[in-house]
Amino acid sequence: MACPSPIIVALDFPSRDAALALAARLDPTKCRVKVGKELFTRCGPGIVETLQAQGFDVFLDMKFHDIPNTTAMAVKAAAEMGVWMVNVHCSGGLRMMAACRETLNSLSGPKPLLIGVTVLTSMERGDLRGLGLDIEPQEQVLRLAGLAAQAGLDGLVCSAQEAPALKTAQPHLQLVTPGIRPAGSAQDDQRRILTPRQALDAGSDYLVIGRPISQAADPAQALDAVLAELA
Ligand SMILES: O=C(O)c1cc(=O)[nH]c(=O)n1[C@@H]1O[C@H](COP(=O)(O)O)[C@@H](O)[C@H]1O
Repeated sequence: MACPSPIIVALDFPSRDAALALAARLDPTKCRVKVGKELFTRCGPGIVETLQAQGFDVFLDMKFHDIPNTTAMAVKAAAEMGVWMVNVHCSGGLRMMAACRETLNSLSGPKPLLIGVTVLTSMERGDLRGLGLDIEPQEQVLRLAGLAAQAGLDGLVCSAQEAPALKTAQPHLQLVTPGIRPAGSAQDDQRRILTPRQALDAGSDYLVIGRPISQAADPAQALDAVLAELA
């Protein structure tokens, strides 16, 4: 049965042991897990297999961004690992995203959700200005969302702050939102943040939460507190 929870816990750890110690305290009926660049670079595909064997749906967060063929083949490799969700940077462009979609469509068997990263939740207007884009993050998010929709992606990574505008502009795309901070928790390097309740009310489909759970004294209790806020 599909996990009914909207929570994806980011397993951002430097070792297999640390990641599995947190996973052991989590219940796969209460959350999915995300394997990102740090953990995957240290551990490789074995960590994904282990988490899947423990009953977790795995979001492989590699944010692929390369020429169309290279990105599509990386997405294919992720699909063949049986991950539940995989992401690519929308700024790789329409042809890159379309190549990923076509490659996934050509595979038999279950396919991961293909999600496009718009503007990182750690970025604010000043960061975009440094890239030569003197616009609000939401404007760029909406532009990239249009390309992702055209390429046939299943959803977007964005800030929950942009969810209301995206649900109007691109109602078919599922919204995966990091930058989630329960009231009173540290902002860290995130900039476009909302609380779990605000994010769900704004239209997020999935909430990605790392440090507020993984660094909590009792991660299972921290997850339960988020779920209680959402109930
Ligand atoms: O694709 C992602 O998951 C992602 C995109 C984004 O724009 N912002 C973002 O924070 N993330 C990831 O979401 C997680 C957030 O972690 P915390 O800031 O610790 O809650 C990290 O693993 C990031 O890599």
